[in-house]
Amino acid sequence: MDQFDLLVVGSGPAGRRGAIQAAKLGKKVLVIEQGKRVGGVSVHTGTIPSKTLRETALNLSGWRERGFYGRAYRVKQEISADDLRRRLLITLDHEVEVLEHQFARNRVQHIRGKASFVDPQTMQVVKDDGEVVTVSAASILLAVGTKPFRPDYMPFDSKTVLDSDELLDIEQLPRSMVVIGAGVIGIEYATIFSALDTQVTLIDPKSTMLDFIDKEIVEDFIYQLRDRNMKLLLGQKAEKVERQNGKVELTLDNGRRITTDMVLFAAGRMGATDTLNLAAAGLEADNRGRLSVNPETFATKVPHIFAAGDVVGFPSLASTSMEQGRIAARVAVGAIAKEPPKYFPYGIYAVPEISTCGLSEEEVKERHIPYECGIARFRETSRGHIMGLDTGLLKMIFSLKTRRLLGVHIVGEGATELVHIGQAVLNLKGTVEYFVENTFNYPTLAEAYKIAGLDAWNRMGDIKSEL
Ligand SMILES: Cc1cc2nc3c(=O)[nH]c(=O)nc-3n(C[C@H](O)[C@H](O)[C@H](O)COP(=O)(O)OP(=O)(O)OC[C@H]3O[C@@H](n4cnc5c(N)ncnc54)[C@H](O)[C@@H]3O)c2cc1C
Ligand SMILES: NC(=O)c1ccc[n+]([C@@H]2O[C@H](COP(=O)([O-])OP(=O)(O)OC[C@H]3O[C@@H](n4cnc5c(N)ncnc54)[C@H](O)[C@@H]3O)[C@@H](O)[C@H]2O)c1
Repeated sequence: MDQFDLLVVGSGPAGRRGAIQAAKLGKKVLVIEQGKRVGGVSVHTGTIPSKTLRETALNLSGWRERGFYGRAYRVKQEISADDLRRRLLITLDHEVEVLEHQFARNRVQHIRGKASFVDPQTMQVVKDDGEVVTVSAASILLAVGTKPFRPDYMPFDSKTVLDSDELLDIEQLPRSMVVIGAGVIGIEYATIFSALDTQVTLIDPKSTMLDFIDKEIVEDFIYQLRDRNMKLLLGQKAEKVERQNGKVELTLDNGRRITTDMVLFAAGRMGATDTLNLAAAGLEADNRGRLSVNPETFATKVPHIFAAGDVVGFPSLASTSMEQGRIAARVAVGAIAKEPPKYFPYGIYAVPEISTCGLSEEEVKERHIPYECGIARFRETSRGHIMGLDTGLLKMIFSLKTRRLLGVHIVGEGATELVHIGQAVLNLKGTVEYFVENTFNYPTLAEAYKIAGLDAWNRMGDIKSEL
């Protein structure tokens, strides 16, 4: 039986960062991955495919140019599912190649197969051909991620009723689509398909959506979706979903009936822990398959077993999973690990993008912090004129007492990149003066920071009179 310093189950963002970190510290590391290729959900069915699909959809549809040339403008008149897939395959190949090279040059070993516990220190790996290999290690990192929630009442057939993993293999673009679940996955895909001219209806039993995002930003976003004719049925539930002659018929709880070409069911994900035989390691998962860990060290209740990434729950992002995996691996091999800064960005790659970092206006109010907001619209910036943008909003919230930036919230083109300026100022404890006193490249969308900073500063008064 082979003995390792660290066994890592799963090669997604948490697993791969953890494995490379431990290898960099001179440890003998084995990654066990059941998928055909390394990379996890992030590379094969989640982050990278959905973002590549978005990019292809925006490029081929000419979406970014419609501000100038009108809503009827198209770069390619007939966009097929193959057009979308072609770029996806190239991108995924490149991602896997980079990852395999990283493993090779850091001497991280990897084996393909399904891992499960034999005892707290030992795992067995069942390979595709049925061969069983047993491995053990001083520490184990579970980075097994999640899989789509697929309730029995949904008539999945991977063609007309699908989950988000299956959506990448569709043979043709639907003319109409119902997305069930207005979470991040549902919203991203609903808006991408809407940009491709699919008639999209988004349904969620909750009457609000994106509750963790600043309300003003969500309202602006919803306005833009409705403006382009997307149907949002919030506070409504699909009670019956039936396949009928190649179409899908939905009956909602209010009696309304909808017939559509395709249904995407995106109502959350479950931790992929059901086949790990957790009991043999003295562990158990919650009802969503998730593991609980110490939030600072990512150790489970069994001290040498760690868990990181989506399997530990919120925030379930590739970006945060990587950091969790790195911290867990450092603690696992006895190295010092520092907690990450408090505020991390959240990026929603919908059309339009949303990105946010820090406190929302609602959270600031809840904490009774006296505050002022500064707002800039992209159409006020010269770069916005050049790009033909008539939408896009950047909002910053400042403390009236300390003048520090408390939160930055953006909806519009480039939001997921722009947010990092605000994130840096926030985590370095910067004040409104940063935006007022610093020079920004011109013409850029980043100039919106200057405009929003001045907007707040004009109402906050000069620093000398305040302090
Ligand atoms: C459609 C979609 C879009 C997303 N977009 C974004 C985004 O834009 N930005 C962002 O930050 N995040 C995004 N996410 C979330 C992101 O993909 C996840 O946060 C991230 O993949 C989690 O990484 P992880 O390492 O925890 O696990 P995963 O990436 O889920 O990988 C886990 C791996 O473990 C393997 N595994 C599981 N069980 C076993 C076993 N028993 N034996 C061996 N191997 C096993 C699986 O095969 C899988 O490869 C998106 C997710 C989805 C679904
Ligand atoms: N850009 C990004 O960072 C990004 C993109 C996609 C996914 N993700 C991550 O992936 C995770 C999963 O995303 P998600 O959107 O699937 O889940 P979610 O939990 O965020 O949203 C699920 C939605 O489905 C609804 N819902 C729940 N049960 C339902 C049911 N039975 N019928 C109908 N609707 C129901 C909920 O009200 C909710 O609005 C998230 O935690 C997210 O962080 C991140």
